[in-house]
Amino acid sequence: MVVPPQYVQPLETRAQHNSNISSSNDCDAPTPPVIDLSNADIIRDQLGLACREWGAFHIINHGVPIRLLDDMRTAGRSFFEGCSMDQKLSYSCDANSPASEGYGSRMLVASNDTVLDWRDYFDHHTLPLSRRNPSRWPHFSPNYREVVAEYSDEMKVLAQRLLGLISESLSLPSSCIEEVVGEFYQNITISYYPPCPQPELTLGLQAHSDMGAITFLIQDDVGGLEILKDGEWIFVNPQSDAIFVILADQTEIITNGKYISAQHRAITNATNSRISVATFHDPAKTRKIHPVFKPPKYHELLSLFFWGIKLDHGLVREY
Ligand SMILES: O=C(O)CCC(=O)C(=O)O
Ligand SMILES: [Fe+2]
Repeated sequence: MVVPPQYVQPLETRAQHNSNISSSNDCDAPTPPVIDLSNADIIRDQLGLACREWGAFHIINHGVPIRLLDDMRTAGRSFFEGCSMDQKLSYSCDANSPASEGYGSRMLVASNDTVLDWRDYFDHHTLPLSRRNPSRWPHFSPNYREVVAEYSDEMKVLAQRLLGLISESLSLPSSCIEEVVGEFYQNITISYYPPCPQPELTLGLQAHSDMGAITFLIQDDVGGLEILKDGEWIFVNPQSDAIFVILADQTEIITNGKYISAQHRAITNATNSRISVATFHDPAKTRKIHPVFKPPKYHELLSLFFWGIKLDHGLVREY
């Protein structure tokens, strides 16, 4: 079986696949840091280093019940694998509206000649509460809606805590970054990557950075997430109890480039389907985002510019 031509990546964006197993790094390849949040004395230093060098890292002992991480993965899998296509399509998002909620497969597809991602997804609008309408979410598995709502609330608390610690790691007041971001716009996207007959030709999700402030990602034990570090794609080993933190573009702007937003992508594999759950925390649309250090290396931007239009690695830099 061959993949349809619209999924075939040009040579320069294809992933390197080892001959036997695609999902591992060279033994001496660096791996993203793992930060133990219960280690109060040293976390700010560790976070500072991770945010400067990687823009992404695992956290453990994060306080979110492990049971909830598992429930979220199970709920996602139940929708993609337990529902008929008709049931899925009854939740279709509006293909013409860029930030629309629901089931789809063509997020961020700018034009007809864009290469497609080997991915299905379900996007949930979860915060502020005025955007949250669980009746638009799947109901085929009994506790799906409760799990997503509980997960959303836990991720918000975690985002506040992390942005506080990240602010402190720059010797800023704990509330500094959160005050610039304002009330979180939170979306939860469950991605489902079916097995792909020709993984060496495709990507599950093309390279990008996230456009909000901070993203939390959990994945199953199949793995496929890769992070760009010093020009190399590094495979992120799945850790089922951990949460993977990805700094997004607004945090790079607010920290004036001291901390970086991580470029990442998802690769495909031939044998297993894969689930990931990304929870995005974005500023409200009308928020003005600006660096908190001088001289600013970035223009002040209305975060509106980041909504609906995904600029290619969307930062406007002024060096
Ligand atoms: O599936 C993954 O590992 C990556 C998902 C992601 O980067 C996104 O949804 O923005
Ligand atoms: Fe992403």
